[in-house]
Amino acid sequence: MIREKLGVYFIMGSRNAGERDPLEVLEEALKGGITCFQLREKGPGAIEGRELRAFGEACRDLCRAYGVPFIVNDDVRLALELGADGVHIGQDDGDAGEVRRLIGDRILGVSVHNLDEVREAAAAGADYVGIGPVYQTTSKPDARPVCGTLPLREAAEAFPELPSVGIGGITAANAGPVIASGASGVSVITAISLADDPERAAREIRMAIEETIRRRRRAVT
Ligand SMILES: Cc1ncc(COP(=O)(O)OP(=O)(O)O)c(N)n1
Ligand SMILES: Cc1nc(C(=O)O)sc1CCOP(=O)(O)O
Ligand SMILES: [Mg+2]
Repeated sequence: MIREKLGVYFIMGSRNAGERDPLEVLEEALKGGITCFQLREKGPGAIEGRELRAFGEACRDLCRAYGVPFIVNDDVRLALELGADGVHIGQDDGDAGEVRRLIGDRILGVSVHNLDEVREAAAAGADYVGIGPVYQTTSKPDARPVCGTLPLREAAEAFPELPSVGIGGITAANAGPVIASGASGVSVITAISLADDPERAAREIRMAIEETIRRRRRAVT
């Protein structure tokens, strides 16, 4: 079930790790307990072609070694070439139904911003939706205005079968309310990729969401 794999959903490209080797950062994040990984190669200095494929293969192999799903952002062809476990697309990245046909039963994630888009994503066969930016982010210059946690709550109430993740500015300190709103996980770039200790950062985010889940269970019983 993809829902269980969304808890700590780390996203990174070759340029998101500052001065550090991004593959070392990814391996530390895997040791810290990330549950899903997305290769998102964007922004100044983004690599492409053979270099990107080689980087993608190395990310894929690390994810495989730790039993963590490897998702590719935006690029269906690259995802298929790399034998990725799935693809994540946004509203401007093509038709979700067409991507579903191209990728078969691989994981399909779709970015959404309102209930109409959630409904469309579900109808197109999305396995999960990404909703954000929940908090202020510096990682996506073209991000929409901050939406807070309300859209996550609305999506979880209206479409309980469709898992969601919150994204944008999420850290160990503010992950709790995202999960409390009904999201199955948190998607994170900076709080892990630029952490002094990515392994510890991933572990702390995981602990924060597990604590929220425990509290929710206690409140229900
Ligand atoms: C899990 C997750 N959620 C949302 C996004 C954002 O996708 P998109 O709006 O297509 O923006 P880019 O990431 O392509 O810049 C995501 N990548 N992952
Ligand atoms: C890739 C992405 N998508 C967003 C959205 O709102 O759809 S926000 C975002 C960037 C998330 O990075 P950070 O954890 O560093 O804030
Ligand atoms: Mg996109």
